[in-house]
Amino acid sequence: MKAVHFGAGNIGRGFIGETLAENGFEIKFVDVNETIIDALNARHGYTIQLADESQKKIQVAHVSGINNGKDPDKVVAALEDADIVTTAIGPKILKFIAPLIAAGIQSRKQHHNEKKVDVIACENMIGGSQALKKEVYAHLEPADQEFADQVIGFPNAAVDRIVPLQKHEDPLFVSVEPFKEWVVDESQMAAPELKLKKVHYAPDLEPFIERKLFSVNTGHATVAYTGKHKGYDNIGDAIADPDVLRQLKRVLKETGDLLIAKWDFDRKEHEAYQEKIIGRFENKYLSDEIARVGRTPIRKLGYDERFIRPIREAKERGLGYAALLETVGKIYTFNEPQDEESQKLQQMLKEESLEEVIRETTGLKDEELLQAIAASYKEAAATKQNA
Ligand SMILES: NC(=O)c1ccc[n+]([C@@H]2O[C@H](COP(=O)([O-])OP(=O)(O)OC[C@H]3O[C@@H](n4cnc5c(N)ncnc54)[C@H](O)[C@@H]3O)[C@@H](O)[C@H]2O)c1
Ligand SMILES: O=P(O)(O)OC[C@@H](O)[C@@H](O)[C@H](O)[C@H](O)CO
Repeated sequence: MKAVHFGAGNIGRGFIGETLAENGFEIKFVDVNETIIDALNARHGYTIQLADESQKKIQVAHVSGINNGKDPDKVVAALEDADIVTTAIGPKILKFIAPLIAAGIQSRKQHHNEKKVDVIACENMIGGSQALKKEVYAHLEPADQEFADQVIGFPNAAVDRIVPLQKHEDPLFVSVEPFKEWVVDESQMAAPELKLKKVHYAPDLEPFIERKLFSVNTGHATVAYTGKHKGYDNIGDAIADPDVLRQLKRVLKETGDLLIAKWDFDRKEHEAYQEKIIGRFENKYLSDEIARVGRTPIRKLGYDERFIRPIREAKERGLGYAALLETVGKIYTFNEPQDEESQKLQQMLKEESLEEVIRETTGLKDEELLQAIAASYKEAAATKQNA
């Protein structure tokens, strides 16, 4: 069985690669990072280590790499007979790999390969695979789209495992938290007979992705932005600060109330899920930088992203969202020299009116919310430490 996986980065190697290998796949990783691709081709294997007291090592074998910047034809050839295609490359990069996936579909058609295959985007976003499908279809003629409709699935997915930035001598080595959860929308699959062990298949992904994004990711980002605002650089240090922990709990209470109201989750079970998340952020064996967790703040401010969507939906339902608003104000103060979006956001704040920046970044039209975010930003800017 053959897998093509786009993005040999932290979660790609640290979770998707592990799961595909455990399921007996030979994996071709596609990436533009030459060091990683060369190492994959030299060694055909790598090591994952669990960040807990066990320090257990897991070996991933039967892997190789293709540099899509240099060898796009090899990617198309690999897609031609792949049994599964996955991505973990970042939501903003999906449109750049879409032409290659489209070429792979055309090639399958030309070679009369009518075997059904699923393309699963494992990104932190709602509707990731369907968004990728839209980008791919933009590169296909109607006849190729018809072929794709018959044999290619784009099931949405939710992927959860904290994999920090890696700093090891071995460029392939990856340290990961023990917790992992991969959920795929079964109803959108072209090849539902190909089920991976250790992956959960759900008839409807919506509750799973919202629970994950608005608990793990809203919470994580809250620790990052509140922590940075107080002068921390690391998630572990930030969450050890009682003010940051308090803010995290307030935010999780708000998203929890919304999720319970919307999806009828059992409150006790949801609270246990939240407690587990807090424990995961506190994991002493992981060193996770705030720069990573807070990366691309403009994306995180998006209309359907981890803050604005729960705020909108809580407001619609008459539920509380004050803590979420407080964190949103702090996002606009996030100034990370290495993060292009953070620099762009700071530049926008210098060149445009505050109201324009908030409208542009959040996509909101609700005047009350726009004003509340402006007030929250002003408060955050006035109280920021180590600015
Ligand atoms: N790290 C985590 O804890 C985690 C957990 C769940 C989901 N995710 C999601 O997975 C995705 C990847 O995150 P990550 O942390 O692994 O990031 P990462 O930066 O470690 O990995 C992304 C990889 O994509 C590669 N890449 C970038 N542009 C490319 C292009 N045009 N063509 C080919 N390769 C390209 C990069 O070289 C890098 O190796 C994101 O959507 C993220 O939200 C991450
Ligand atoms: O990947 P992002 O930038 O959407 O979010 C940063 C982190 O919150 C995220 O990568 C988590 O570590 C991950 O989603 C845990 O499953």
